[in-house]
Amino acid sequence: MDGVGRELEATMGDEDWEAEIIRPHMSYYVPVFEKERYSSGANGDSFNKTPASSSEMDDGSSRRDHFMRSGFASGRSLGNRDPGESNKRENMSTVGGFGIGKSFGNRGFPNNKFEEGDSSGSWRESNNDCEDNQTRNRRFSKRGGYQDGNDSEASGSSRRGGRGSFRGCRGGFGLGSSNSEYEQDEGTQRPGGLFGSRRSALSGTGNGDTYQSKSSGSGRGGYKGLNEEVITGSEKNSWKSEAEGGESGDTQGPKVTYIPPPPPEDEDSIFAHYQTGINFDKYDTILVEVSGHDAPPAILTFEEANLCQTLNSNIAKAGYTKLTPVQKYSIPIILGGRDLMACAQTGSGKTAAFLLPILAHLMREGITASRFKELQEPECIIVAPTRELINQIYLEARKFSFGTCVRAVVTYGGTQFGHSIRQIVQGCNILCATPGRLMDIISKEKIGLRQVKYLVLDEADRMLDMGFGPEMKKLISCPGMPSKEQRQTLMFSATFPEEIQRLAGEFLKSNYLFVAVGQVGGACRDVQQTILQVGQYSKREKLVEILRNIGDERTMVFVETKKKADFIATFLCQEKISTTSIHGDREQREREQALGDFRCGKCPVLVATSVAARGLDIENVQHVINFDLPSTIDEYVHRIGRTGRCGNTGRAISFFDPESDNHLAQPLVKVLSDAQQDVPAWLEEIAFSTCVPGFSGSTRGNVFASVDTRKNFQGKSSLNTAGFSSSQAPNPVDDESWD
Ligand SMILES: Nc1ncnc2c1ncn2[C@@H]1O[C@H](COP(=O)(O)OP(=O)(O)OP(=O)(O)O)[C@@H](O)[C@H]1O
Repeated sequence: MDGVGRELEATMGDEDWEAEIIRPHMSYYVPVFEKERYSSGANGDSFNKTPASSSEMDDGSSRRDHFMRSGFASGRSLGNRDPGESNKRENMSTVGGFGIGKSFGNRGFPNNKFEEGDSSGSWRESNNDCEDNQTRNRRFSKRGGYQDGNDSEASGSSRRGGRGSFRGCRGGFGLGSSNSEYEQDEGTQRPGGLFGSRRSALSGTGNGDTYQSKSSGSGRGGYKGLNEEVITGSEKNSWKSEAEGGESGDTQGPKVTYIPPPPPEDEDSIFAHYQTGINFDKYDTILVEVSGHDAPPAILTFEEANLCQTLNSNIAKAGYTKLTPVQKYSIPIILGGRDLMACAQTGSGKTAAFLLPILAHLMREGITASRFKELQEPECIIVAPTRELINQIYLEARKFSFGTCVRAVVTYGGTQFGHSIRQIVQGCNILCATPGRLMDIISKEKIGLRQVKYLVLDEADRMLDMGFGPEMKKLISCPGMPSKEQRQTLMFSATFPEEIQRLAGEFLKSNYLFVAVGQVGGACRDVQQTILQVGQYSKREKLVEILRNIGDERTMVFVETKKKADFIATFLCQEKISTTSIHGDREQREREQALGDFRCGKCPVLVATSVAARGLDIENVQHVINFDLPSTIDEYVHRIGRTGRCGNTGRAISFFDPESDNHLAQPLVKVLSDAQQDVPAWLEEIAFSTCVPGFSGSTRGNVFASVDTRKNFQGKSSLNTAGFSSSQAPNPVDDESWD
């Protein structure tokens, strides 16, 4: 760390962090794509429609313009700050915004090529957002050369932009790293140069005026290093070593100092909710299947759950008057002490289905306030794959435990580790965490696991897949973690591929129950699905046309990569459509700001990668547009499930590009027809022509599982009655091989 970094570090002790807590509601920066902030054309920056010969990414000007407009503020203005100014960082950042800077200059990209798959590497889209752990393990080595703003967070000269480095982009697009799109348990801040640059050519040349674009010179061409992996101590910087050294480690780069603003404390905000929709009652007609032995009967009302008065009062304040099917079945199962794998359509109340019985149990057992315990030993651990989702679950836990002595705490990557610890030591009965941060906390012995009675995996299929599965396995074998016989393990998702169900056996008691509400992996029927055949070069035009028709209704636009999210968001802003974006290369602060701006309607369009595909419950999202289809049908189901929630209706429009999406034709046809949607003839034709005899769908584009997979192996399922219909799974003894 250089002198400036050290000095800044010194000025940013815990006291500063505390100070940040005290002024949490400070406006950190301007919204990401506030329409009025864009003075289009200031530098002749018209957005060039991509010629047919170029790729989706072939748009240097858009990138430049975006930087120009969206806050890669001039290195000049910020870069020369005196180190002593660090304590003004919030104010600076407020100002920084999307200041029109000179940083990226008007010089264009003379020979710029942003082409996918161009091995000469001007711009390639090799970094899928959904990076797995291997990618995560390399993330420090891949972090960006130019610091993507958030100057209050990073430390060191790189953070301060030096002279002309690309900084000050508060709220602008974070382009600097390739951290895991999913939970990035960052013990450290994005170094922005400290660990070498993926984009060194972007470094300004002194005054921030230059956005250099060389099509040669670095060996990889123009916008150098966008996909470069500059390995700088790879293993040292791996997730694992981060867990070991983490934020207190001294080799990991600048500390993450971001402390999320505390959620509002007033009762109205805590219980704020949106209305159930006209189709809420139709949930009752969905077929429910329960498999496994001795399933307790479903309950039909909240009263039957026999919850304590405070819980009932909280349920009422949350506006819940009637149980959803997954709640009817899951609540008695969990109250009965059984392990559970539950699969129900998106937006149908799975969160409350596990929170309410857990809270009821904790209350019944007479939990005492844990704030004065030396070592916090949560009774419940909830894990989810993304930061925003785990935060949402935490807010639900906080809502339902309001007025009780049960204390929920949330911790996730991208936020200050010390802050998480301070929250935990104040008492922690329910710990909501993303996996990496959880392992970090456990490895540092900040919590004990001996008291864990409930382990909840939300989005369980994602939590058990190749990305997070190994971490989950580590979690259950951590010292002190009660064995599966001694704890209750609960898994929830809208999708559960067969192979993942099989893996789940390792986590669950052999006699677990499986609840399937409707078709496992099926799409929510309240979402009207439309599939349009659109080639990649026509997508942007089509998108604008659709968004103009939509007007101000809240819309999520999904794209496949982080970089494309930047491009499309920039493009839409240039089209004067107020847009913000969320993806894994953005700072946590920016991600939260983006979500906030979208939630409140300030930016009615949110361009997102799959980081926002699962679980997010945002009021009034009327449309989902799959600008790019995802690679699997399950992901499609989750994405379109951001609309049409809780009985409300929604619309999903997906661009199907026959060049790249044919593998999805068959599962799409199935999802559409199962959800009673129109299936376009052309899609059926493609599905038919790409149909592989005996296709079982276990790879990309897999067809979802239709049942509890135990039945496939045991072949002896039967039905029991639990309200609608149900089935009985094999004798648990037969399932021993799962253990
Ligand atoms: N019984 C109920 N009555 C009214 N509203 C409910 C009820 N249960 C849940 N909700 C509301 O429905 C919305 C969706 O719930 P939730 O987020 O738990 O869905 P989910 O099934 O977990 O969705 P996803 O699969 O997308 O994660 C939330 O706003 C929640 O507060």
